[in-house]
Amino acid sequence: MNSRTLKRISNVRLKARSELKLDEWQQHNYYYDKNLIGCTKDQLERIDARNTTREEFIEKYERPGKPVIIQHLIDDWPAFDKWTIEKLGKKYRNQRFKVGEDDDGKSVKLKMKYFLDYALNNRDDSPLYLFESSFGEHQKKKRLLDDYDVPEYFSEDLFHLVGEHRRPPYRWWCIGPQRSGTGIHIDPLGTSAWNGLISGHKRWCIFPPSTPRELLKPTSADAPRNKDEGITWFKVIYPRTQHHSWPKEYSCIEAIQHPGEVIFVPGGYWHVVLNMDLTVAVTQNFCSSVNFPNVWTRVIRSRPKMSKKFLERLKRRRPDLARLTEKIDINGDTGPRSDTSSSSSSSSSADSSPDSADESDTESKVTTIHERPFDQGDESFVKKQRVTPLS
Ligand SMILES: O=C(O)CCC(=O)C(=O)O
Ligand SMILES: [Fe+2]
Repeated sequence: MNSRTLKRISNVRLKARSELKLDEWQQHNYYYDKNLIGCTKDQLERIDARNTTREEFIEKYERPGKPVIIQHLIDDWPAFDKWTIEKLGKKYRNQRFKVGEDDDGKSVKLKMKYFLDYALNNRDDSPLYLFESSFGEHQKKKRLLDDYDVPEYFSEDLFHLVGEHRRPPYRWWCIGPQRSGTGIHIDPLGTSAWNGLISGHKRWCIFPPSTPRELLKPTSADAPRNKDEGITWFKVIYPRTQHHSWPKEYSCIEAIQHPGEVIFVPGGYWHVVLNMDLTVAVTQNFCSSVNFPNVWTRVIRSRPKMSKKFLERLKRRRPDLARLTEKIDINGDTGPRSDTSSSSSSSSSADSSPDSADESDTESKVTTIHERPFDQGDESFVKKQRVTPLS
């Protein structure tokens, strides 16, 4: 790493993970542990978008809530040509992207030129992860939007109805150095997600919504100061999932996502991700008419102000769904809520939501939701980055 990069990185490391001293970023020597990223276990079903219609996808995967990898869905994205490390380094050289959050929930940002130098040359156990959700509102960074399209399988986007400034964060652009990742979490507000990988490889473990959090979450005793890191999960929890005593009904669904593949993660599923090499990806969370009942109960609970606006707009544009809300028992158990306690991904941004005053303390992830995982509060939209949210 260039000395100027090193200086910037030291500052950022201290802000983004104040619990670690500078000499603790490499204490576990995971850089030398090639087992973690050498895994090839991959059991997730694949479908080919060239012979699967949108209706078939919805009936066979979205409605039953089945994770799947879709091939050839994004073959025509300009991103495959535009998002090489070399071209990104030129086009966005001096733009600052979010790589974490400080203790006050404020975004920690770094210029692209420094981040790429770091991404290619660091030996950190769990490296910083560029996870940016607000690129669409930025004059220069919004050019990223020209390079991809929401695939037609996921084109229904009901949160769009509440307005761009009011909706929770919903899209993240991500560059993940080898060994970076997102800790175990459930995406916020009952939303489902798709993740399109442009380059590199991502190792995923996915668990059914009914899996007890106590089984899946590393504790501080398991991993002092590192419990929310994706790589920690693979070190500490993954081996337990392979033991014969691990309950069959909570079996781990493992996958290696390759460039060009899109993974579909239905709402409510636990998931954890490790970048096996340098990855470039884009991910979006969505509310569709299929997951609407689950999302609605969560929106009511954790975004009351937004829920009013949402209902008002649904009455005009989707009267069928507005009527459905009268039948949904918002106190009923509609499955697991978003994860509430971790963080560890690296993607999100700390966009704070205009409705954040509505959120309970535990849901403060909204400010962090997708910034990296969503862990934090129950329904916040934290999606990535230290756990960031989506909303
Ligand atoms: O790191 C990743 O690619 C996964 C991110 C993720 O699961 C999320 O943003 O909710
Ligand atoms: Fe997620």
